[in-house]
Amino acid sequence: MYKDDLLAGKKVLVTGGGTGLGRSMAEHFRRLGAAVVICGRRQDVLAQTCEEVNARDDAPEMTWKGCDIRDAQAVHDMVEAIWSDGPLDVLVNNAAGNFISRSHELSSRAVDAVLGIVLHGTSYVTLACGKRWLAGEHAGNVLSIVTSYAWTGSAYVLPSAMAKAGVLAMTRSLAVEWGPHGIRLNAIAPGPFPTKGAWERLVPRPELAERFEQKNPLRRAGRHEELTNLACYLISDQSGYVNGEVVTIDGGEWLQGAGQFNFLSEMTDGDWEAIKPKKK
Ligand SMILES: CCC/C=C/C(=O)SCCNC(=O)CCNC(=O)[C@H](O)C(C)(C)COP(=O)([O-])OP(=O)([O-])OC[C@H]1O[C@@H](n2cnc3c(N)ncnc32)[C@H](O)[C@@H]1OP(=O)([O-])[O-]
Ligand SMILES: NC(=O)C1=CN([C@@H]2O[C@H](COP(=O)(O)OP(=O)(O)OC[C@H]3O[C@@H](n4cnc5c(N)ncnc54)[C@H](OP(=O)(O)O)[C@@H]3O)[C@@H](O)[C@H]2O)C=CC1
Repeated sequence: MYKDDLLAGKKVLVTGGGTGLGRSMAEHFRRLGAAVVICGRRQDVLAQTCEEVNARDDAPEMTWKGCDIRDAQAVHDMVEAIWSDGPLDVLVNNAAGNFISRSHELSSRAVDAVLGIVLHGTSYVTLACGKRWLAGEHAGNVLSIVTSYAWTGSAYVLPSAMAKAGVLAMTRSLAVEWGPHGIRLNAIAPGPFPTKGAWERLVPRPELAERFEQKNPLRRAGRHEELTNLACYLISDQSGYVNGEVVTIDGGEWLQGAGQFNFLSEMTDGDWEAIKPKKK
C-alpha cells in the first residue's frame, strides 16, 4: 500500500509494543524503514518480540527498553536513553490496561491500576518527549490509541473510559499548544481487534466475541493490517496537515450503538462472580 521507504530515517517509540496491536504497528513501521523502539514491563516479552522480528529480514533493527510507564522516573530514564543517540521523531502511545467490572465493585486500587497506565503513564511519556522536542526545536509526532468510548463512555469499563477520554483531551489540547512548534498529535479509536491481552480481560465468554461481530455493521472484527495501515499514514509526513484529530476504525460500531460494553448488562450475577480476580 505504501512505498517501502515511507518511514525511512524516522525513529519511533511504541509503548506496549511487545504484544498485540502495538507489536503489529511496530512491525509495520519497521518494514517501512523506521528504527523502532518498543517498551513495556515484561522484558522477556520485549526481547522475544525483537528477536523474532529482527530475524525475519534486514529492515532496521528493532530494539527494546524495559519501562513501566506508571513510573515517571523510569520514563525519564528511558526517554534520556532513547535521545542519547539522536532525537525521537514519533511517539505511539499504545500501552494500556483494562478489564471489565461492575463499577460499584471497583476498589480504589483497581481504578488506580488503569488510570495509572493509561492516563498518567501516557501523559508522562508524552510530556517527556514534548519537552525535548521543544528544547531541541525538533518536529515531533504523537499518535495515541484510544477507543470510541473515550467520547461516548461505556458501562463496565469505567476507569478505561475515563482514562481514554483524558488521553483524547491531551491530544486535542497539545495539538493546539505545540502545533506552532511543528509537533502534531492525533489519535486512533479502534473497534474490536482481537488480541490476547484484550480478549483475556474483556471477553470472558467465547459467545461474547461473536456478539462483537454480530453487532458490528460490517459483521466482523478488525484486522490488524487495517489499523497498522492507518497508523503508518498518521505517523508519516504524508499526513502533515492532520493535527488534533481522532480517526475511528471500528466498522461503524459506535454509530450503530454507543458504549462498547453496554451489552454486558446481560451478564448474570454468577457471570460477574466467576470473572472476579482471585485474591493473591
Ligand atoms: C476491546 C475494547 C477496548 C479495549 C481496550 C484495552 O485497553 S485492551 C488492553 C488490555 N491489556 C491490558 O490490560 C494489559 C495490561 N493489564 C494489566 O497489567 C492488568 O490487567 C491491570 C490493568 C489490572 C494492571 O495490573 P497491576 O499488576 O497493576 O494490578 P494488580 O493485578 O495488582 O491489581 C490492581 C487492582 O486491580 C484490581 N483488579 C484487577 N483485575 C480486576 C478485575 N478484572 N476486576 C476488578 N478488579 C480488578 C485488583 O483486584 C487490585 O485491586 P485490590 O484487590 O488490590 O483492591
Ligand atoms: N484490542 C482491541 O480491540 C482494542 C484495543 N485498544 C487499545 O489498543 C492498545 C493495545 O491493546 P492490545 O494490543 O489489545 O492489548 P495488549 O494487552 O496486547 O497491549 C497492552 C500493552 O501495554 C503494555 N503495558 C501495560 N501496562 C504497561 C505499563 N505500565 N508500562 C509499559 N507498558 C505497559 C503491555 O506490556 P506489559 O504488560 O509487558 O507491560 C502490553 O504490551 C491499547 O491502548 C488498547 O487500549 C482500543 C480499542 C480496542
